[in-house]
Amino acid sequence: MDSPETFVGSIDQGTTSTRFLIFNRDGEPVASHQVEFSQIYPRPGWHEHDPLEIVASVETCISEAVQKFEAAGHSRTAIKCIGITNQRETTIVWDHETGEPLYNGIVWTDTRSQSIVAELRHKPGATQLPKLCGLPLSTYSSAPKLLWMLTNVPKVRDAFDRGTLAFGTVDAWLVYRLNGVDANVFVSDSTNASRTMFVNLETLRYDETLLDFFDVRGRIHLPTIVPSSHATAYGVVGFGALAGVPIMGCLGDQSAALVGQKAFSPGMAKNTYGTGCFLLYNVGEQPVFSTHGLLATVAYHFDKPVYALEGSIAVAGSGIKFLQNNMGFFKESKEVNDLAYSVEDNGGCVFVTAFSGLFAPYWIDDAKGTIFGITQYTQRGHIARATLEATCFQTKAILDAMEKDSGHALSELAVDGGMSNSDLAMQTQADLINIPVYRPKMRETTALGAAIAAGLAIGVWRNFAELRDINRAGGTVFEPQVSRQESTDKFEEWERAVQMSRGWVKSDEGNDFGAIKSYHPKSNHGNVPPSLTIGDGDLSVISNVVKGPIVTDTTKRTTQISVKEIGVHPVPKPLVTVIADLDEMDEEELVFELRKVEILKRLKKLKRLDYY
Ligand SMILES: Nc1ncnc2c1ncn2[C@@H]1O[C@H](COP(=O)(O)OP(=O)(O)O)[C@@H](O)[C@H]1O
Ligand SMILES: O=P(O)(O)OC[C@H](O)CO
Repeated sequence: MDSPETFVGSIDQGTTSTRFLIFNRDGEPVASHQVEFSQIYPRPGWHEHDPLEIVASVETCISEAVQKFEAAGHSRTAIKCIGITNQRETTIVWDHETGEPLYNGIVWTDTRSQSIVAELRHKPGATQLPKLCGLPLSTYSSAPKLLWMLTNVPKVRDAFDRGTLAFGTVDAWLVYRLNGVDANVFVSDSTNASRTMFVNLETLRYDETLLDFFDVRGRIHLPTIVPSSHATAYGVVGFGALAGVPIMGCLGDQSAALVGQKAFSPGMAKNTYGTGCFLLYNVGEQPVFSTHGLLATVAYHFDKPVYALEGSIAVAGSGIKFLQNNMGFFKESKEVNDLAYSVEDNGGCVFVTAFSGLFAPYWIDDAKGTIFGITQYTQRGHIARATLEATCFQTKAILDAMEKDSGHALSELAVDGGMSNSDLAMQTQADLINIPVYRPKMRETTALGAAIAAGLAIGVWRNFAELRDINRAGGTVFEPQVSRQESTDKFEEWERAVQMSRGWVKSDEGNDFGAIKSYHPKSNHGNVPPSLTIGDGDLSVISNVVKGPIVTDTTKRTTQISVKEIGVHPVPKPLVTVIADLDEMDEEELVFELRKVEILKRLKKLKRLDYY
């Protein structure tokens, strides 16, 4: 397809904003639109998105970008296909019959499933999971988020029991809705599906062992897994400004950035500083399972799957947003650069930005954000610097791990994403890793990657060679400017801070059963079931004892437990025999049973109990 009037659209559905870009065959964006959407934080550690608002944001971006495109003299009929790229792991559930979402999407950063994860770690087979799906058990992946919903959201539970529960990551949700619910196009690409913990990394199929581990086999509707570039599998946009245009590409955003950077050969890597920061290293056609805290993942799946080692950092640009929105340090993210340049160094501050615990290569889930080294000398500029540095330090730790896993040292790091706009951050990065950092001129590489995936399916580009010159000119190289010794010293200070940040979250946080607020064995008002109200707590412990739906009232920040209705909890497996008739129990007995479970858990943790 050689017509100069050939364009490819790209939906980039990120954690904080949605964009739609229209690329020409030279890989240049000719029109675009971007909108931010609501970030919902109902409680500390919780992070949600409204699934319908996400779809609406995509529709707005498409409509606005197409208007700009036509205002520039092009015709919308020249847009031949669309690619989708998206935030990964974020978990959406909907009713398979009506297409209506049953809960807000639980975002990849959300840590509410911490106690579920802690218990699953003790389950037989837990240690085998990374070898099957490439991922460690953590709050980051989709599976624990789904289990939390099954345990805590009655609507989700009901749909599960009725067999109408559909589960998907953001790609599956968008494809399903953009086609129109009636079309029922229910697919997910390999790069996204491999982040759920349900997929075998080598076969790229749902794995019975994994589905059994999470007790969901045969009980939920899962999207069909398809390659990242496909002429028909993703259907056709059903309505709006681009009704009738086929969707032909789909990649998780980090895979899309790797494709957009054209890191197609083993040994090539990219680091994307968006809301979080993700370093992907192409390892070729066989997955490499890390022994140093990295993830094994699908890089992209065109004619055949290609794999990557991944270092995931939970906080990058979101740290800048935190300074902006929560601390009021500045009005726009780009101002962080000047604020950080207003001081010479970090003034002795090290900020371990463990808002969601620490991801790779540390995987510490009992840390919270901690700033070390504050004195009367500390200014906002020092904190700004320390925030930028935190992501750079973690990137250094990931590169060290990657070198150990692959036996290969990178000679240059290609970067992109919002925070890569900060010159100070990129210079700091080069100084810390002692290799040049290359930042392309056009930084919308994630969107470009999805456009490439779509364009390859229809022949806009016929092969990788045709992509060679795209976005090559005009980039910036940041050369290391400090000695190795200086960067080693700084990194050691960071590592010390990481170790000191451990253990802040108590393992039994929120599990104080002395904090029971009220217990109503019998209702004075007709047929309201007996209930127990406790403070913010470890619901998975409660669910070991209480059969039946658990209703969480987030507004009151308490948890209402109906103790009458009898249901079956799929997860977690009971640690003790489930109490047969809770109706007969008084408060004292119930508290006793809850404590018993808690004591068993602690003993298990102390390794004084190998069975239950
Ligand atoms: N000039 C800048 N300097 C530092 N950080 C920035 C700058 N511009 C944007 N950011 C940060 O980058 C993030 C957005 O990057 P983006 O790649 O769009 O992420 P996402 O795809 O996760 O939404 C925001 O968190 C923002 O704070
Ligand atoms: O929103 P980003 O760009 O930080 O990316 C989110 C990741 O896909 C989460 O795994």
